[in-house]
Amino acid sequence: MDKVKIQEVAEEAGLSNGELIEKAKELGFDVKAPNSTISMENAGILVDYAISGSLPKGFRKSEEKKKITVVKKKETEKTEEEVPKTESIETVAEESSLQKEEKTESPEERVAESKEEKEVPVEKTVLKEVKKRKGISVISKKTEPEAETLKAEQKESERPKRKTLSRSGIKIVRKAKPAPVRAATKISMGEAASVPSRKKVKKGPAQAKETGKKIDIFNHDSMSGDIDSGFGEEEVVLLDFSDKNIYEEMMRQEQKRKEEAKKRELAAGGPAKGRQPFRPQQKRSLKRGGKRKKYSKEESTDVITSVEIPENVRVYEFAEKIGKTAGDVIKVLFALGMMVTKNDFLSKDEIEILAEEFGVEVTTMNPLDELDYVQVYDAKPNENLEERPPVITIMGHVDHGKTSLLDRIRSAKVADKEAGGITQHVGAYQIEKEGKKITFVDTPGHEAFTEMRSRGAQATDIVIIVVAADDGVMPQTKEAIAHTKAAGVPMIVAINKIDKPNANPDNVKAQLAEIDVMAADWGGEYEFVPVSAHSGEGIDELLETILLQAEVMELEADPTREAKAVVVESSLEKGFGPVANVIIKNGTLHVGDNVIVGTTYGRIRAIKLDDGSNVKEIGPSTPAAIVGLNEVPGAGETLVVMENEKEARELAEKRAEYERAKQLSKSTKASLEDLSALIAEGQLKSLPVIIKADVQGSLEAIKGSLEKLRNEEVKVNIIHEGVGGVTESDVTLADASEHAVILGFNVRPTGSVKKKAKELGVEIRTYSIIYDLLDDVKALLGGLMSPVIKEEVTGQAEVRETFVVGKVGTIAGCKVTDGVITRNSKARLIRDGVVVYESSISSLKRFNEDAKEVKNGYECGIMLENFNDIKEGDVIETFKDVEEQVKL
Ligand SMILES: Nc1nc2c(ncn2[C@@H]2O[C@H](COP(=O)(O)OP(=O)(O)OP(=O)(O)O)[C@@H](O)[C@H]2O)c(=O)[nH]1
Repeated sequence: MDKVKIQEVAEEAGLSNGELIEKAKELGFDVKAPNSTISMENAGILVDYAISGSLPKGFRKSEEKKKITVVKKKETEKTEEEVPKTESIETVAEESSLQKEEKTESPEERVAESKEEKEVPVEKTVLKEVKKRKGISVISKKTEPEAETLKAEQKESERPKRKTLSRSGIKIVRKAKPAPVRAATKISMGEAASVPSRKKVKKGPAQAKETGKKIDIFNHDSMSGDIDSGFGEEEVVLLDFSDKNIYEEMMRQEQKRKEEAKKRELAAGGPAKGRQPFRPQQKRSLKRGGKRKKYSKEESTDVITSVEIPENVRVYEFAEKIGKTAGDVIKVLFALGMMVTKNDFLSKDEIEILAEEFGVEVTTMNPLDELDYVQVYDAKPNENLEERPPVITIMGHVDHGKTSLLDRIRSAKVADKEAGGITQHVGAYQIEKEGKKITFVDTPGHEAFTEMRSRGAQATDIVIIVVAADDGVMPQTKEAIAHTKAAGVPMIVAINKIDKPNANPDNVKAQLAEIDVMAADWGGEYEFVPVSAHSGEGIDELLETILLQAEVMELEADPTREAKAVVVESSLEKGFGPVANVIIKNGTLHVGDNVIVGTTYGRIRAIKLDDGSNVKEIGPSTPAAIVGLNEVPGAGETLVVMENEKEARELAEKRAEYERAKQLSKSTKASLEDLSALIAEGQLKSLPVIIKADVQGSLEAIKGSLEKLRNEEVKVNIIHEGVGGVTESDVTLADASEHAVILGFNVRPTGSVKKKAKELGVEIRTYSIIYDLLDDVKALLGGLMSPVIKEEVTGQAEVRETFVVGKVGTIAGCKVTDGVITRNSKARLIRDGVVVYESSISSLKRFNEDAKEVKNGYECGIMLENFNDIKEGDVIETFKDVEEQVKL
């Protein structure tokens, strides 16, 4: 029998022992002290009563209770008349519970008994059904059809004693196979209780041992179990839903009951704070004999199967998210050859591996999202959209005429001014055609400027691919097309230099068709315009095509908004500080605006147009150089105007901090592969260089090209790089590292820097043409490589006759046929074209006189060191080893 101590109930219900004992006494329960026990059912009733003052319908306190041993049919019917049907069920049920209590039977005991006696105690099942109100719909679904059959069976059997509580929504039915020994046909609880064959529950050791077992004070679980077993046995209690919707009715009653309880509580001065009415539905459990209740069944054993993590997550953060320790994660990565510490950031690949390893579905999100000012800007609506000029990027292979074309378009001589005739950084210009503005961005064609071209394509509305009609499709043409397609930008092909006699526009078309760029007049989707930057032919058509394309694209922007711009180039200019070449994407930028650009910020001090003029503001698609940033921003970054300086600075600083942390983490991480590579690099000779360039784009280009200059023996080691002139600290740094060279591109060292470099013996090399810089570095690297020993033939002599001289040996009488034969030089004997012996010339004589050397056409006597087997017709060849410096 499951019993529970008063003190446990008090603890569970949040009441004092005394309070509860008093209430228990009021109900007539036999309790005296906190350790007195009561049945589980009574505990439920007691707590309800103690907290809300409510008693189950039909519950009679103390003396009344004892009378209810048998519920007669009459009484049942009477109750049904008085109260709604569901309540009558409750009454029956709860009365039965009291009755059972008297018999000190626990549900479990009864189950045991029922199994033993092959009898289902009807009253118990009814109780369970009532108590399990919430589960009714489920049960009914399962049992309804069978109930129908069983009902029919019941009719057939017409057992007079069986009562069908159809009005209460409960039917007691019996299967066709009756068990004569059973008193299971008793339909009321009273009858069931009075069944003589029913054994009293034996309080055996099995029950006693149950102390400490987790039990449900209201026995929900055991009830459902009983229903199942009962169903498989002789008798079942089924809810009859055919008469009416009992479930709804029950819910209504339950609701009503709650409301009443609430009213009572309010009348009694409101519910105790934090106290919840002790309801059977609350599914609480007490641990018998234990101090505290444990919701052990509800203990979460959930395994994390999917997580959302930031794109840049540290090892320990990832571990936390997936419910593992950092050690677990490190172990897995280590096993895969990746050495990380718990503070390291995980790469995308690593996250992927870990997700698979731990069987977790990982969704990544960018932590920079919250610092993403561009997203915030874009989220705000543009309310006054207006047409804006198209931004055009001209791209193509080196020397195909991009600058000349642009020059022709804007009728200025830009190409002439460029060092070496090569465009070295992005320039952006605006022109006007038939009252419409067009913004052009010129990108360099040299292979080193890949980054810049890709940026150009991204900042652009339309790309013009220039292909020289006399040269055709070249590597950078293909690369530019790839960038354009990747950026999803419309493309127009300008076939340039059609004025040239060897121009072959059709060849260009054919070559482009091969790489899926089909001309519109050939049935493709791309406009091809033949032009000549020299003669100006086709330029108008090109501009018209651009405007037409722009019109189709319906390019718009809101000039009334705060500005958003893209940085196409940036540099550090003397007297100005950091300068960014931008193109306004949306809104209007004013002098005085506070801006953020990636990790830099500032207040716009000046806006310079492409013609050098200063303006106060610029609108959409306008290119300009802006001054006022705190640092040189990265090319390709987006500029956005912020509310005030503080906001801009804080955001930029946060972003910078994040980047720094990321960078730092990366530098501490090395995979095993990296480590072995690093060890191998110890064998590698490197040329330490410091690169200083005028603009970011050139710096990137030089860096990229220098990194490629390596073989298995030598490489360039860029120890420092930066935009701006060579400084004294650059010189100091170069001095600190052995053999370091400073490479300046479009920058010149000033007096003091020059002096310091001279003092310290640091070499500063400056260039204005990227090819020259690369050639020089190649040569320097060549100097680091081990020289190759090459053999140089110095002379050949033909053996005409031989003389054998006693102890001296064989002397070969020769005629020098090529070069010079020198004494002591290395020599080999060649017979019939095959080298017979290799040694050196031990004696060289001319007319019996020792000679130092004998020139071509002269005769001489030669003796070979340690070799006498010389024959007429042999050839003696002399040679020397020459060290040759290898070039990269
Ligand atoms: N005959 C002829 N020559 C041209 C034409 N366009 C350009 N050129 C010549 O081709 C050479 C290269 O022209 P650029 O305009 O500097 O070429 P680019 O593509 O801008 O070259 P990078 O700036 O190095 O990327 C120059 O000598 C030009 O004079 C043209 O239409 N006809």
